[in-house]
Amino acid sequence: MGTGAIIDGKAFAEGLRGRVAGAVAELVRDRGFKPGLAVVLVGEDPASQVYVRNKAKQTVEVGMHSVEHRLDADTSQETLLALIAELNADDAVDGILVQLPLPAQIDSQAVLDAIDPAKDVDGFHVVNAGRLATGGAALVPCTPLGCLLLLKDRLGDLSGLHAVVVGRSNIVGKPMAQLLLGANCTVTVAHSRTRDLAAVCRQADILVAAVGRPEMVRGDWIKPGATVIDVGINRVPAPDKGEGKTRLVGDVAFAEAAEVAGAITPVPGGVGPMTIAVLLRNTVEAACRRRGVPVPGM
Ligand SMILES: Nc1nc2c(c(=O)[nH]1)N[C@@H](CN(C=O)c1ccc(C(=O)N[C@@H](CCC(=O)O)C(=O)O)cc1)CN2
Repeated sequence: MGTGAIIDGKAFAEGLRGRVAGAVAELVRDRGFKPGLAVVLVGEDPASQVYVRNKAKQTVEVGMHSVEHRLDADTSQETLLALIAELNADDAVDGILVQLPLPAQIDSQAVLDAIDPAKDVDGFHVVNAGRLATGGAALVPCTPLGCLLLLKDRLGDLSGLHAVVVGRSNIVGKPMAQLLLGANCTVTVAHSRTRDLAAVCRQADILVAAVGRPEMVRGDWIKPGATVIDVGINRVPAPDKGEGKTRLVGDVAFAEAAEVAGAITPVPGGVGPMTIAVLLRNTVEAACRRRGVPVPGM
């Protein structure tokens, strides 16, 4: 088997942001409103600071209204809930995103469930999770929806394909499985306690790795020709680059896997950039649905 095709998430995300910008311009021109996104960061986690900065920057670049709230690491749950209540009541805000992870003193699910489900552009509210599971009109978590868009772009119709999702988090694994089921795949959800995980993965036509363990999925876990989507973003030491240097790797051992797979997402430049592009798309969708306006094609 030769080297698999590289799925360029960065390029796809750029195209999606262009289509979102077009949709925003159309809404401003024809409907007289500008979608707005509020992003809330609690604490100083360096990676979260970069993601929040990029979210605000890209929100403005596609022509939307951007609101940023940065709170101290020792912020109480009560203070955060009061801010969420304000944003729920603010008509200029169509989407609310609280950057995860949150500091230990805060109950994350309580905060996510305080967001108005109509403004829950992360799709983490239990109402949106329930709608996704039952085929309703949900706002869908950005990373798994980004993976689905990449898969459909690559494979077209996914009907009847066996998809194995490694990971069962509420944020990626479970919604990913629901989306693949909705696309008529046969879905297996595997995880760190699955017996003979390698053999389960080898059955996959589509393999989605979302376990958060650097390079756990090896080349010989992959069925020849399979499409591999690597959701992991792990920073690991890179002594070859110099003392104290690091590099990003996924949950899949990329070089080995690319030898066997039909197509594979790289890290960086695969799934990661899709997360923010889909967030912008979800914000347009939320803005239109709140006003009873048809959602422009994106
Ligand atoms: N409320 C949320 N919190 C978090 C989410 C989320 O969807 N909602 N996801 C992640 C972080 N995240 C966005 O918030 C995110 C992760 C990665 C990327 C990305 O573009 N990654 C690049 C590499 C970036 C780097 O150099 O570090 C890539 O993979 O190419 C964007 C957004 C957790 N929190």
